[in-house]
Amino acid sequence: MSLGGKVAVVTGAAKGIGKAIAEIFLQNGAKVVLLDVDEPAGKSLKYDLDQQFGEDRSLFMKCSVESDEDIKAALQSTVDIFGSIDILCNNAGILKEDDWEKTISINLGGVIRMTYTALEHMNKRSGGQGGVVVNTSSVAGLDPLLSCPAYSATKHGVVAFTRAMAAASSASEYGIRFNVICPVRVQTDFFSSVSQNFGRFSHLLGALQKSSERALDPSEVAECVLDLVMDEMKNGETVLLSQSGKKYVTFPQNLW
Ligand SMILES: NC(=O)c1ccc[n+]([C@@H]2O[C@H](COP(=O)([O-])OP(=O)(O)OC[C@H]3O[C@@H](n4cnc5c(N)ncnc54)[C@H](O)[C@@H]3O)[C@@H](O)[C@H]2O)c1
Ligand SMILES: CCCCC[C@H](O)CC\C=C/C=C/C=C/[C@@H](O)[C@@H](O)CCCC(=O)O
Repeated sequence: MSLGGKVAVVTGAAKGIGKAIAEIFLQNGAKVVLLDVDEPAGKSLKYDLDQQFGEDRSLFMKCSVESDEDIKAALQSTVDIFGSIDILCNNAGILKEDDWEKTISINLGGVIRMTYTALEHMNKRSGGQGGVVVNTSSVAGLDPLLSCPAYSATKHGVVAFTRAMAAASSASEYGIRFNVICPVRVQTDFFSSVSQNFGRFSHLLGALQKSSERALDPSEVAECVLDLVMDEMKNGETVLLSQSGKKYVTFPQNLW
């Protein structure tokens, strides 16, 4: 899939990995809708992107992935202004073990909420043009991290939801591919805000130290997302992204 003229929606786009995904899509010719709850950071990024790519290439909308109302309004505005939704990156996420219900609501609920509403616009069977969804999970979605069980559960959920949606979409002829990336630690603000949020298992943080030898750059994650968007053969893929590169994860088959 060439990105020229395509429309991408990215959640959690104001900072970190989401920002890097938005930038690489713009560099490759797409129009990008930046969704985030952080309005100052989103507006500031939009200003910077306007200087680099032109005002008509991106939109910023304040949108919480916890809110059906926000999501419906943001996706309808996207279609009204840019004409379609071709690419969706469900990337917004938090880690607050001491508020695990919010962590579930954003990290897993947000992915499901956003996906189901976007399907109404993208699904070929309901007049959409098809497209591709790439979700941001984590290495914690494949190998549960002992310091953050609830976060790990949400990220396992994102992997499962993506794989099930890929199969459901193919079987239903929606024309939408679904893939998921599972990065190890990435150099973003994520860790500056999570350190106080481990709650009852904060004493176990040190056990993760060896995994933190080299944090990935957000651009490395964005390149991996771009590959999954552009390669039309990729559907239902789970990609582990670590310091040694990317690895397509395989799962047991025919269990029942
Ligand atoms: N940084 C890492 O080490 C790492 C590793 C693996 C996976 N991840 C995942 O990558 C994703 C992005 O993380 P990051 O490192 O860029 O973090 P980040 O904190 O830099 O960025 C996350 C963005 O999500 C936004 N956000 C939070 N709640 C939201 C909501 N309800 N609705 C919309 N936007 C919301 C924040 O405002 C922020 O801009 C997350 O899903 C995270 O779990 C991060
Ligand atoms: C801490 C886990 C949060 C999960 C975030 C990602 O989804 C997965 C990242 C993969 C590996 C994590 C390594 C963590 C290392 C820690 O020892 C430490 O460096 C984290 C620092 C947090 C703090 O500032 O206290």
